[in-house]
Amino acid sequence: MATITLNNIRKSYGKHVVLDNLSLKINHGECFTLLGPSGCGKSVLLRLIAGFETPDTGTIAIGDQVVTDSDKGQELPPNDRGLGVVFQEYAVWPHMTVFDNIGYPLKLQKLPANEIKDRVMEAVAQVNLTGMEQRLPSQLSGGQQQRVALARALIARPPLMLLDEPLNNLDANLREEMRFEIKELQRALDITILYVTHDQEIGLAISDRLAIMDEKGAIRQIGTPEDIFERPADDYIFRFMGVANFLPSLYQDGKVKIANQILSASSTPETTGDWMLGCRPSEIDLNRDGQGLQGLVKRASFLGATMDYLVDIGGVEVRVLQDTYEAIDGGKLFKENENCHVTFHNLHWFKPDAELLSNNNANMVGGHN
Ligand SMILES: Nc1ncnc2c1ncn2[C@@H]1O[C@H](COP(=O)(O)OP(=O)(O)OP(=O)(O)O)[C@@H](O)[C@H]1O
Repeated sequence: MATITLNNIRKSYGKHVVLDNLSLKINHGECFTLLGPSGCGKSVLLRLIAGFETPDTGTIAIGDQVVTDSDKGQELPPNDRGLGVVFQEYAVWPHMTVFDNIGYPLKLQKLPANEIKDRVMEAVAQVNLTGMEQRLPSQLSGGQQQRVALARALIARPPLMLLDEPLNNLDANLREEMRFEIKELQRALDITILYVTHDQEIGLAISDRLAIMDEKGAIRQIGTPEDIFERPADDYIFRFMGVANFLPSLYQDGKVKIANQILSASSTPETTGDWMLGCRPSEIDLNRDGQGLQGLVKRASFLGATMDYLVDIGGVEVRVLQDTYEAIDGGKLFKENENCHVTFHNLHWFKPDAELLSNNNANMVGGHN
């Protein structure tokens, strides 16, 4: 079974502790993503699993086999771990054509030439490089080289693939296409994929489960894309997964107050006291019917299909995104300096810890990208 089990991993470089006390289990046949900001330790974790680096403490098992045991000083060499690996540097062999680069793992397995040819041509088509089989890497763009590396890793059909930002050099269309392709291949071949990225959209699109890491290399939440997006464990996750509004709120006597106005809310916090209301810009509505909190439109930007508003609610600024055509149809298009009322849907309540307060001077925090 192509599972990965990490137990109590610590990795430091000099005094810099990148990962500490990290444990994680990745199931057979799942596409699991490590998602976190740049520099949080995702690639280091992947290199430890691949066997290119040694942890200070902890064990790593692939299936039933312990491949790294730092207490016993045991390390299985990378080549014996049964992994397909694509790293950011997408090293392709410069002296070999695209065909030879991709077919190399099969040549090592000494497969017959006609089978190699069929499988290479299939892989070439999967990564959209048909017609370029005889080119050298120097005659390819960065994104094309990245696809060669991906095809070369996939062709050997390893039970477990480690992919470190394998799509980051591709343009938006191709990236979208390739992420579906990776997901399809993973399902069709029943392989396990551990995918590393700082891009939330890719993480949500391809994963069965994700682990969200913070700047300190700690895992904050593990869950399905829906869990992470709809039920964030804390304000860090909520902020990391997209543009977020945070509104200081007081819950008292069964009522929620924001900027001294009473909010009639579909959900309330668990206990009385100060809270932060987290809400996505697309989950806020503006109206002229007097429903919700009173506000003033400070900025109205037409972005084509969406309207992007900045609304002041008694000194608290919130970002609101509305579907332009729905707004036109419903007579709810607003201009700058117009009064409005604001309702909120899908509320998230967070305890206002020091980190949230310090990040929250503008009440609005953008998702990392
Ligand atoms: N060989 C090394 N020596 C010293 N420090 C290192 C080494 N490799 C990584 N680091 C440090 O470990 C931290 C984590 O690096 P890592 O490459 O895992 O980040 P990442 O989360 O993959 O980021 P990105 O998304 O930018 O690739 C960084 O602060 C980096 O500087």
